[in-house]
Amino acid sequence: MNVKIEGRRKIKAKINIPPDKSISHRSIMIGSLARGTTEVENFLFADDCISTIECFKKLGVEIETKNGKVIVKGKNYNLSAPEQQLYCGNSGTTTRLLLGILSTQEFEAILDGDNSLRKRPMKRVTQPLSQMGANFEFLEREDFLPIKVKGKNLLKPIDYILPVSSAQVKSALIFAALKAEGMSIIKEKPMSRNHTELMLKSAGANIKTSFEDKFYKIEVLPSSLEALKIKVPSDISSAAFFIVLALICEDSEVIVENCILNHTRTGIIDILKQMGADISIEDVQIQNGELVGTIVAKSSSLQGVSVDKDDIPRIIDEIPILAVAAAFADGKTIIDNASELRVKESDRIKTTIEMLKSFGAECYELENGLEIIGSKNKLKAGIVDSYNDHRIAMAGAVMACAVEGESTILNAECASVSFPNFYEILFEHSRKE
Ligand SMILES: O=C(O)C1=C[C@@H](OP(=O)(O)O)[C@@H](O)[C@H](O)C1
Ligand SMILES: C=C(OP(=O)(O)O)C(=O)O
Repeated sequence: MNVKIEGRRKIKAKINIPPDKSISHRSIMIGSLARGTTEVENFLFADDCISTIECFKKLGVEIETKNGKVIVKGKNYNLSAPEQQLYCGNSGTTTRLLLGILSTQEFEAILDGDNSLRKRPMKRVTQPLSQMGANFEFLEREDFLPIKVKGKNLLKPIDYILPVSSAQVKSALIFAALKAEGMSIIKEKPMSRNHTELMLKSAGANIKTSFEDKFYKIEVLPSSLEALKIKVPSDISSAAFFIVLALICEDSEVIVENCILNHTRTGIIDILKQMGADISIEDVQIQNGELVGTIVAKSSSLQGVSVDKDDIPRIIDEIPILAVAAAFADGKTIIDNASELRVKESDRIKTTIEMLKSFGAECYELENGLEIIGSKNKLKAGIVDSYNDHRIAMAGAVMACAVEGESTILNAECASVSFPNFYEILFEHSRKE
């Protein structure tokens, strides 16, 4: 599906942003591994999280939707051997966290995914999980899906420093460590999103987190998990598209309520504010151990920024939309130390640069990042190839709304990976002058 967007739009609206993808995945996983019945309110029914549900159903977990809530009948870490392969679609989170969980199960399972997921590295999880005693076989190419996994009921504990900050690697190891013979210690720097740790603590897991010599340290003891009642807040990674839309369009304002404000996720707000964005945060409260609140963003004149390397994990999924904001700013923006972008749904350094260039922006590919020279007055309508990457499609659509003329987003339907009604909301709330 290609989407055509007439530019020079304005937006003034309260937007109902979909539920958080990371928390939705984890609610199904932790619910499946707990004792008792977990209830998830406001679950994200987007392609990636549906892949997680389908995989856990194949592992013998009863999951159904009742009165809008997802009900998960926990198996207390006793999953069943799947009769078919576990298809993870486009979702790195589903794959890597599942590899950790399946490391604790004695049966064999095969994981596979779509063409994009088959290009994403998996040794980052299989290598430390092998150290704990799980077995993996790459069925086609070393490091990539499809992978056969056979776990062990009792794994060896691990003492491990993550070579790259990654919530997916960290979470896979924590899920395995909950079934190890003793205490595991996992360290990372800088800290990545900590939803797994927070949700597992609420489920009664024996997990201690602290900071030691600038490292974030997690100590995990073998534990069983209790069922939870979870309400999923709105996803700041999805909200970011509408926040930037309000900032770069004239006479615009967007309000997002009940949005996740966990510090490991709010880098986009902090960096946009450093750029001069008019953003305020209201009604902050704690919900299921997570900070949530309201974000208000208004049209702003932005300045270029040099992003601190420690902030990269806090904005990892928002870099394509941050780059759009940078193209509308005055001056230069540098986003470096972001080599992880090369192994996302697309090579997001290349695809973000190509997206910006299709609108006439001045920008350069760095070895591990992007340099963008603000060029608001030169920008014009363009044709954007999404490369089937949801975040590139949506970032391109936002940019198209702000420039003069009619732009086209090719293969725009991939937005459904994280934000199924993105275009409906965009066209309902943004208006041509
Ligand atoms: O754990 C998670 O829910 C996620 C972790 C991040 O990946 P990495 O762990 O590879 O950085 C992020 O890019 C992804 O969208 C979601
Ligand atoms: C990288 C992403 O997700 P995942 O790794 O789960 O595919 C994303 O949503 O931008």
